[in-house]
Order: sequence, then structure tokens, then C-alpha cells
Amino acid sequence: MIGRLNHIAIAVPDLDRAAAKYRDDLGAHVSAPQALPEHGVTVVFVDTGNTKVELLEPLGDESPVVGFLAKNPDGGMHHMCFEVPDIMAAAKQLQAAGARVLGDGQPKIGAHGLPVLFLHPKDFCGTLIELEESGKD
Ligand SMILES: C[C@@H](C(=O)O)C(=O)SCCNC(=O)CCNC(=O)[C@H](O)C(C)(C)COP(=O)(O)OP(=O)(O)OC[C@H]1O[C@@H](n2cnc3c(N)ncnc32)[C@H](O)[C@@H]1OP(=O)(O)O
Ligand SMILES: [Co+2]
Repeated sequence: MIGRLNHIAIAVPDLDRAAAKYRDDLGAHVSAPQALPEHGVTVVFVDTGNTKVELLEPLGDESPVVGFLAKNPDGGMHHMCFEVPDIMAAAKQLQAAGARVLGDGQPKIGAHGLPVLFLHPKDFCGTLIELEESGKD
């Protein structure tokens, strides 16, 4: 069902500092910050050619990453995002297999303008999984 690894996300306490590390120390191409209030995060993307790294910091009081950063104050790997051709079909199949789709179960529009959903980390080997609809088979 899953296709390409779209991105690996790292939650950080200070996005500017993290972006500078990737840009200046690792010599990576880092995008401009993008505020995503509906997701409670501000993100930048690091393009590594074969995939991307999403650096994210909390935005607003309701941010879903506040608890994670309280447990991991220096930051840490937060989720992996896989592309799927049909996100509702994928969600239905995963729910039938017992996985919990987070939130109200309806996709939101993610950082790339495409529908995204999240699956509970306790159902996937301790890793939060994001699905992004690629629209391709
Ligand atoms: C814009 C978009 C995009 O790319 O397009 C994005 O990525 S937005 C990226 C930000 N959005 C999201 O993350 C949306 C989905 N996430 C959520 O709904 C939440 O973050 C949850 C995954 C439900 C976790 O929420 P919260 O931290 O409040 O829950 P909690 O403290 O009750 O945690 C329950 C258990 O899960 C663990 N846990 C929490 N977050 C985790 C993570 N990221 N990876 C692995 N484990 C995690 C906790 O340590 C705890 O384990 P123990 O019980 O063993 O201690
Ligand atoms: Co993401």
C-alpha cells in the first residue's frame, strides 16, 4: 500500500537554529519557514534529493508536538511520511486492521498542499506515521 518515503520529520525547540545547522553545518538546501496553523507547527523542508527532512517547531497553544518536546527537550525524530495513492482507501484498510487514525479521521491539507492523515505511534512500532496522498498509482 505505501509508496515512497516523502519525508522524515524532526521536532525541534528552535526552528531557526535547527535550519541554520542543516544549512550551514550540513550544507543542505533548506526552504523558507512555512507556518501551518491548522497543524499547530511551523516547518522547513531540507531537500536531500531522494527524500526530505521536515524540521518542525510548535505553533500555538494547541500544538500536537508540545508533549513530545517536553519529553525530548533537544528535539528528536517525530514521524515518517509515506505516500499513498488513495488516502481514504488506505485509512479504511488500516482501521480494519486495527490501527488508530488520529484526529477526526478526516484528512487535512498538509505542507505540500495534499491530503494527510496520521496513525497512532503505539500501533506502528513506536513510530508516528503520516500518510500523504500522492494521487498516483
Ligand atoms: C504539516 C504536516 C506535513 O508534513 O504535511 C505535519 O507533519 S504536521 C506534524 C504535527 N502533527 C501531528 O503530529 C499530528 C498527529 N499527532 C498527534 O495527534 C499527537 O502528537 C499524538 C501522536 C497523538 C501524541 O500526542 P501527545 O504527545 O499529546 O500524546 P501522549 O503524551 O498521550 O502520548 C501517547 C504516547 O505516545 C508517545 N508519543 C507521542 N508522540 C510520539 C511520536 N511522535 N513518536 C513516537 N511516540 C510518540 C508518547 O511518548 C506516549 O507514550 P508513553 O505512554 O509510552 O509515554
Ligand atoms: Co510531516
